[in-house]
Amino acid sequence: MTLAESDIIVASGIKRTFGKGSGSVHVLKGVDLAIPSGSLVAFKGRSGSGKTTLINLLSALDRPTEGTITFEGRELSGLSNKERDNVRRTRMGLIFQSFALIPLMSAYENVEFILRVSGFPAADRKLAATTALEQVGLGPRMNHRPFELSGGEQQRTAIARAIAHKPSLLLADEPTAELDSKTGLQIMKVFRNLVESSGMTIIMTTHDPAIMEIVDHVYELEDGQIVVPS
Ligand SMILES: Nc1ncnc2c1ncn2[C@@H]1O[C@H](COP(=O)(O)OP(=O)(O)OP(=O)(O)O)[C@@H](O)[C@H]1O
Repeated sequence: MTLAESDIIVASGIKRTFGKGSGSVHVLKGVDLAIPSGSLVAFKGRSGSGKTTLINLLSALDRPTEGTITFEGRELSGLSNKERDNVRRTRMGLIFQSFALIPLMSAYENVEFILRVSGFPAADRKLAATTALEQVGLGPRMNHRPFELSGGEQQRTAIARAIAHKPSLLLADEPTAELDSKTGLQIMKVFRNLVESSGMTIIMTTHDPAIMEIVDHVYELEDGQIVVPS
């Protein structure tokens, strides 16, 4: 895959095999993709097609069996574990299907806590947490605890937590799967606003056809490869 300056992340010839010998599973069999900076894209594919595996590779949580991933001009496989952690912590944000909020903390405290444990400068934490919560429309609800928030508000708290350090790339694995379709669309609006207002790039996985109409590109995974970029 050729590298264009406008691409934030480029995957070339990605293979990922789990296990060894006759019991091995070839999940990704040569994935090539280049994601333009400032776009909102989705991976789709049947259950088990490798969407989560690919997200884990792009977020440097996992390493490919073969192939390279270049993020902001740096090849991830050439980095030490510490450097990869640092790239992920400072330049990327991650969101998962389950919101995984700390129940005893308010929305604000959930966001501030993550900034604290990731070493974000103390003097800037309050502003960063508040700004992120306002960006996702939770300004008026930031002092509520998760049990006082709706599912959509909890997911928006998880988004605020993932963007408070201003990452350039947000990766979201099935961020709307636990939500009803109306709430799922609200989350997509939040994503769209983030892309438009801050130039962030968002990569997500989904099964929902309605959501695929909102994104800039859909990449379909089938038989370990990307079939139709549209
Ligand atoms: N660590 C692992 N060890 C062995 N097999 C694995 C491992 N991780 C994933 N797999 C296998 O890889 C395949 C793809 O899994 P993956 O979770 O990436 O699919 P998915 O497209 O995200 O599925 P879903 O839509 O159900 O979340 C599955 O068959 C899974 O069992």
